[in-house]
Amino acid sequence: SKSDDGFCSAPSITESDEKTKPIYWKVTNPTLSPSHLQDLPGYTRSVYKRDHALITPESHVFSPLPDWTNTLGAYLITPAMGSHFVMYFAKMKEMSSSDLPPKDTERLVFVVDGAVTLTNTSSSSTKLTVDSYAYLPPNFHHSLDCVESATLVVFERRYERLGSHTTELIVGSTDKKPLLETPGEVFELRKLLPVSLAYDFNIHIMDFQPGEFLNVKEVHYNQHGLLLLEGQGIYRLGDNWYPVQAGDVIWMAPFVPQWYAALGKNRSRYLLYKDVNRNPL
Ligand SMILES: NC(=O)N[C@@H](O)C(=O)O
Ligand SMILES: [Mn+2]
Repeated sequence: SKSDDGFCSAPSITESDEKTKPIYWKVTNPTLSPSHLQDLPGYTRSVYKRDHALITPESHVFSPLPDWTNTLGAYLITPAMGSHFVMYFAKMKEMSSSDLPPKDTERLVFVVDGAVTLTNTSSSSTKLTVDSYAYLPPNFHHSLDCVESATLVVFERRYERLGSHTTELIVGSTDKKPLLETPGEVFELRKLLPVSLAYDFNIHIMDFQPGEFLNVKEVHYNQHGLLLLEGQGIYRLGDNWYPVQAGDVIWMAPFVPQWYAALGKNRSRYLLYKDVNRNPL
């Protein structure tokens, strides 16, 4: 569309549109590249390097998730990249259901769109709607069932035992988690899992207002799988600076220099996998 100043620009979602959409709507309805780039042969914002990757929605490749029913999966991060976890989108269609992860493997599911019902052997079933999540310990029998449709982001990892500690079923929603202290930083932080030693990873939910950015240009032994849930900004990874927006996924290998600045009219919120509580040796 032509704006009155003559610049060619993609029709943007207006402020009011933004407000009427459900939370995280843009993850499953991303603003793809401006129309004049969308059909440009071979154009993508995706990048894969030794210590980081940016996977943008136009690059997703879905295929039936083996052993799940009526579900398409797009693997975003796997050990083939050097990670010790997998991160994938599970697009559940009507009357779909999950399968168990491999033996000794823990699972975290976060509902980005729609709703699923979590059933496990002992307790009654729990409905998970958008912004809700569940942590399933290794070898914990459960089923995720969907009547209409749902999009989940799923993390799975072979559980790394520590002494006699054990993890337990966790069900919650982001909006009910308290904000944690972030000394020296301005972003708002929630953690979806307990910080106790039994848990070998956590999921951070981080909120930045436009113009806010990470104070520390981090380099650390932990690895990350990131999903930008809302907003847009610039992610620095190593020597590269990437414009990013809701729907983008980032793999960060250990020690990759990392930094984020939020831009635009709306807050940025991202979901971040981070391994914790285990000796890197
Ligand atoms: N990249 C990034 O946000 N990292 C931090 O949140 C962290 O806790 O490692
Ligand atoms: Mn980090």
